[in-house]
Amino acid sequence: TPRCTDSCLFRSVTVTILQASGERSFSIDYKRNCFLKDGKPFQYISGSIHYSRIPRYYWKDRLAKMYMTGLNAIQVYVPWNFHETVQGVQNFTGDRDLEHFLDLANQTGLLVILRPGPYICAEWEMGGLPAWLLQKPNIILRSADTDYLQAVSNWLAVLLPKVKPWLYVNGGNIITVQVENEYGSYYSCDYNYMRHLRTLFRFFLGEDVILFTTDGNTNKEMICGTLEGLYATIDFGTDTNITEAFARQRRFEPRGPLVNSEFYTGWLDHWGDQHAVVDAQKVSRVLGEMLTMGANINMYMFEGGTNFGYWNGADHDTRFRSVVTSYDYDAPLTEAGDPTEKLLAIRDVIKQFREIPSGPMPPATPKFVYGFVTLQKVGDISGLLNTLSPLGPIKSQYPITFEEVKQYYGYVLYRTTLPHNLSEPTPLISPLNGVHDRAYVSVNGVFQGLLERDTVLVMNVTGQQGDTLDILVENMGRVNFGSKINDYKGLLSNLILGKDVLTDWKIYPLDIDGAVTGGWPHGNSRKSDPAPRREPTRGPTFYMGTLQPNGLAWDTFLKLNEWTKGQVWINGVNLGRYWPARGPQQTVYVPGPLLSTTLPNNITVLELEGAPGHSRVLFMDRPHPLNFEVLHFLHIAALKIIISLTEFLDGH
Ligand SMILES: CCCCNC(=S)N1C[C@H](O)[C@@H](O)[C@@H](O)[C@H]1CO
Repeated sequence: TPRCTDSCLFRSVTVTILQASGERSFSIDYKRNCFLKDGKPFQYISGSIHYSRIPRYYWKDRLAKMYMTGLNAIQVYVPWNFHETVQGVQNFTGDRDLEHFLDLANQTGLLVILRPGPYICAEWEMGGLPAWLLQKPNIILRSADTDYLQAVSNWLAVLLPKVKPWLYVNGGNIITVQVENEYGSYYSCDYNYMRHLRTLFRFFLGEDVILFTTDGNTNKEMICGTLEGLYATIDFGTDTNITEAFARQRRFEPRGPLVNSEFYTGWLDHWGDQHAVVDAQKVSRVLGEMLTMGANINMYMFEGGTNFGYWNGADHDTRFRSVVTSYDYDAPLTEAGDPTEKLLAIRDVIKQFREIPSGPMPPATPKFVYGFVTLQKVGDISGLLNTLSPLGPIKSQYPITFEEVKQYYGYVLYRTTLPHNLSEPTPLISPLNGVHDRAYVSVNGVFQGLLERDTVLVMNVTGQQGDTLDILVENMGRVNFGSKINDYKGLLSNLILGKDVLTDWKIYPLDIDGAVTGGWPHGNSRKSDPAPRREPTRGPTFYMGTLQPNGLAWDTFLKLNEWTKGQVWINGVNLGRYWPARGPQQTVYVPGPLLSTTLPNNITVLELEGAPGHSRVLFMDRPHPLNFEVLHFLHIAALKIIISLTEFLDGH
């Protein structure tokens, strides 16, 4: 039984009695084409929520809002790489405490549809697979590749025994478990792989849980993704003929419940896209039609959350496209967990099919305009290598990858010297498109431009023979869907400068997160530039600042107006990437509980391309791009009112 407290001990006794009396069960009725919960017909109305995209202190808030919408279940991915970031070290604490999340869902009255992968897609870095799998150069991911299967077996041997006590039949709230994820959309179509997974899931979870698959709405996907003994479900969005889609599921499951495992309430954004939106009325109408057919529905996403740190994934169809930091997904609950009109429309539909919990919908969490903070320049990366790469460089005649230097996320600096005098601008080329994913090029610390995977394969460089050539390479997130998920990062092939192949590299893994969580650059010893010059900077540069406490720790949104692209940390927490120059996302969500109400809040920014001379950032109370100057005016006006009120009150 799950972690036992007194009430839990009582429950486990009760469960044992119920089990003995055969009352606690979750199964499929192939005659009445439905699920049975404790022997009674059951239709789940579920929503996807990813604990890995929400800070732990907000889990209960989001779950409560989903329950008050009338959902009776949630659908949850388990990202393997979130828990086993380092091979052989499994972490289930803090924001990774899966069992606490399951317990909160249970306490809230929500059943769980668990999707432990091992691959999950989800616009998550490498689809949830750990990057250390790429240590084997030709590993065939998501196949019967022996090294891949060994790693999968080791991982599931840790995860699934944790999950088993939480199965509904064992007193928990997990009603069904998905094997793999849309396997039919992958090229390998390896039935031995799926059979191996089926054996592992059955071995660790027993015979009493429903194992299922989910695949896209095409014959090819359903053929390669389904397997005997795993209940076949389908996924599709609002622009689908639902009769045809469920007829396709019926070809693979002639009897049993209709299930749409991912009914898309919105869609994902890549950097450079228009923000994706899906009409709320269309979502609620199609939801009603499917529920009327008696289908079981999971809405993907119900609460999207955030790709904190480096956890965003990417897609590679015609070209590499990195997913943005916000996983708002235009979902019924916003990235910050605020109920939307779409949620209310969905609740009105659900009301027609089941009783909605009485009581008010929990409100949006409070948001605060903390206003402007002026940052100070700390310095550019080339001058900070002792701090950021304390073990020094790896030397190599030709460039080697992130994976070969055993740094999987973030940034690596590649350094060499110019082989000749470049009196004329000279092309620096990546002939094999080997920059994965963006490279920021400086000579003697002076930024000269960038290269970008698939889109910018040449740029011009000038300098003198022997000058230092620094190339900072950024991992923008590994591909999470399709055949390119074995997505190595760094300089994957040689760079050509003019006619010369560049050689004799010093390669610096940059442990920025280790330095920042250790207090850098805010430590007492650290002084920012003595005379903070208000001039724009170009190239990879660190900034620091302090948001003074004001007794509040409310949500806020960080707007870096006129900044270009980079990474931001607050109080040592990596909030993710910003790229207002490309959009569509214009602000970075800052969960309130990250902030201190009494101590100065340390802000650290790595700007990769160009920072404005004012080096100011703004903490707003909403994510949408508002006119910066209007806000500046409002901010100053508000401060003046507060000052004059204070003076007035002091005077009396
Ligand atoms: C742009 C290609 C998107 C491929 N992913 C698809 S179809 N999806 C299905 C996948 O199972 C889910 O994890 C999500 O990744 C979802 C999109 O949000």
